[in-house]
Parts: sequence; structure tokens; C-alpha cells
Amino acid sequence: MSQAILSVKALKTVFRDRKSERTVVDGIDFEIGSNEVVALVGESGCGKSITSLSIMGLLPRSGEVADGEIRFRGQNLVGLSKKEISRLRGNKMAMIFQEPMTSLNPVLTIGTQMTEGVRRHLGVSKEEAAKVADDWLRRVGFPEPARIRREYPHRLSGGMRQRVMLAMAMACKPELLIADEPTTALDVTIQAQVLDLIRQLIAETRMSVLFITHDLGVVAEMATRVVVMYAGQIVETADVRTLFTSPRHPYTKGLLASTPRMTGTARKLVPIPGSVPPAGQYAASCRFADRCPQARPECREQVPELRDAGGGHQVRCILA
Ligand SMILES: Nc1ncnc2c1ncn2[C@@H]1O[C@H](COP(=O)(O)OP(=O)(O)OP(=O)(O)O)[C@@H](O)[C@H]1O
Repeated sequence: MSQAILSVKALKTVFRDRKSERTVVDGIDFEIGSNEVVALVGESGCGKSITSLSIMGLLPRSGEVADGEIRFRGQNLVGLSKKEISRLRGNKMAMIFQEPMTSLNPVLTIGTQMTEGVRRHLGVSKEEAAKVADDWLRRVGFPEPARIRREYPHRLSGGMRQRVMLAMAMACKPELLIADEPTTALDVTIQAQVLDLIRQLIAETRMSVLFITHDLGVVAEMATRVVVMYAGQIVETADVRTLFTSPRHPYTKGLLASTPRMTGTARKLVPIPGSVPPAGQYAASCRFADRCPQARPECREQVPELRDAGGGHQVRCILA
């Protein structure tokens, strides 16, 4: 891989309150190269969102990166001041969320929000910023951008808001886009349109993407590489083809077995029994052992390491 755009090393994120400390991201390592689309997958509660918020410097007040490095083009973001990280955010790195209203201001028009962001990050005049905004609104499928600029977010549909958020993110020409479940809340047809649009933008701009999703169908369509998370750790990582054709971790196999495929033959979907344990209640051995159909006594006696399986494929399972 050429020099990584993003390199996450031994990242540990904790939440603290007066009574306790809980580690929700527990020593994860991964890299995103130029024009790579890395999917971070796993069930709800695995730590995907907290990983992305750690990278963007957007953790809630009770959360903190307690250890590790997050390097963006070589620069460690851990320990940067709020001001320094906000300069990078929205400029070199942008993020889109499942619910656009979390990042859109309900009392400002789309135009005001877009032009302010563009002016701040690109340092251009108001007129120039309006042109950039219009250009991006057109590119995400609004043929009459001036009309959209005059609207308030609540007047748009979910799919339109998602496209507006994408245009806002793209207008500042990010080198890295973090997309956290950007299509999960949308209807299936709108979901497909937004995914197509993101794919087209990736091809055109050659940006790198961290795509967070629990949906393996979306992974197959979007990703070049996949990182599978379980209970705050990476349990398997491989290029997308290897992960789908030769998964080695029982958790990944379980995720695949619970995902519908368009193979033409009807297949019974098998959900993984049980659910992800809450942070702070992880087993001291293999964290998946309690739900694993292949678990043996030794799985409850040792801590499995993430081991190399060759060709960039890594697996955290003593049976793999
Ligand atoms: N603000 C918070 N304070 C304390 N714990 C939190 C907070 N936010 C998340 N957590 C905990 O961190 C763990 C990981 O949550 P995270 O939201 O990253 O999971 P996720 O894989 O992104 O799931 P989802 O798809 O549901 O967002 C969970 O156990 C969750 O309860």
C-alpha cells in the first residue's frame, strides 16, 4: 500500500463516569490507503461509531482516547487541540451520519450552512462559496440548486437531506470521508441511489473512505477492504473478496449467514444467537465464545490474538 491516508494504531477509547471506566474500543489497528474504501462492520454496540468519532475528535465529553495513535497523513491527531482538529475536520476529513439532522442546523437555510462551511474551509468569497455549493448540489442530483439553498432542512425528505449532507461534506474536498451508516435510515430505492452517488464520487475524486455499516450487502457493493469488529476489538480483516469467499472467524461467518444473497437459490438465513455484550462486560478470554457455535473449552481459557493468515488477512480466533 502507498503511504496510508489514515493509520490507526492500538486505539483505545474509554468512557468514564464517577463510578466506573469502560473500554469501548480496545486496541484496534487498521490503515486506509489512497482511494481505498474500508468498511468497518459488526453488529450494533461493537464500537464502530465510537471508533469513527474518536478519529474525528467528536467523542462525547465522557469519552476519551486513552491510548494509541490516529495518524492522518502521518500527523498524530491524538492530543491535538479542539481548534487544530476542527481545522482538519470538514476540510481534509469529513463525516456523514445516519441522521443528517445531527449535523444540519434546523434554523439555518441549506445555503447559509453550505456557504459558511465552504468559506471557512476554502477561504473563498461569499459569491465563490455559493458557486461551489451550487456545483456540489447539482452533482448530488439537484438540478435547481438555488432553490435547495433557500430551503430549511426540515422541508426536505430524508434522502434529500442525506444528499445535501453529502454535498456539504464534498464541497470542502475531503481526502478522507467517514460515512457512518449513511443509508440505513432510507427506503431501499433511495438507499441504492445514495450508494450509487457515493460510489460515483469516490471514483471521481479518488478520496479515501471509512464506511461504517452493519449491512454486508452494502459492504459487498462499496468496500475494497473490510474490518470486522466485535466487542471493541477487530476480529477479522481482509480484502472484500477474501472476506466473502473465505471468512475464517466464526463471527464473520455468522454475519454472512445472516445476510440475504442474490444467488437465485433460496437460502435459510441463520441469525447469530444472542447479542453483543455491553462494554465493560467482555469476557477475559475470547469475547465471542459465548455465542460461538464452534467454541471449545480452550476458547474460554486464553485470549486470542489477531494473527496473520497471509495476504493481508488477519483473524482473531485460535481455531481459524
Ligand atoms: N456516550 C456514551 N457513553 C457511554 N458508553 C457509550 C456511549 N456511546 C456508546 N457507548 C458504548 O460504547 C459501545 C460501542 O458503541 P458504538 O455506538 O460505537 O457501537 P456501534 O457498533 O457503532 O453500534 P451502532 O451501530 O448501534 O451505533 C457500546 O457498548 C455503547 O453502549
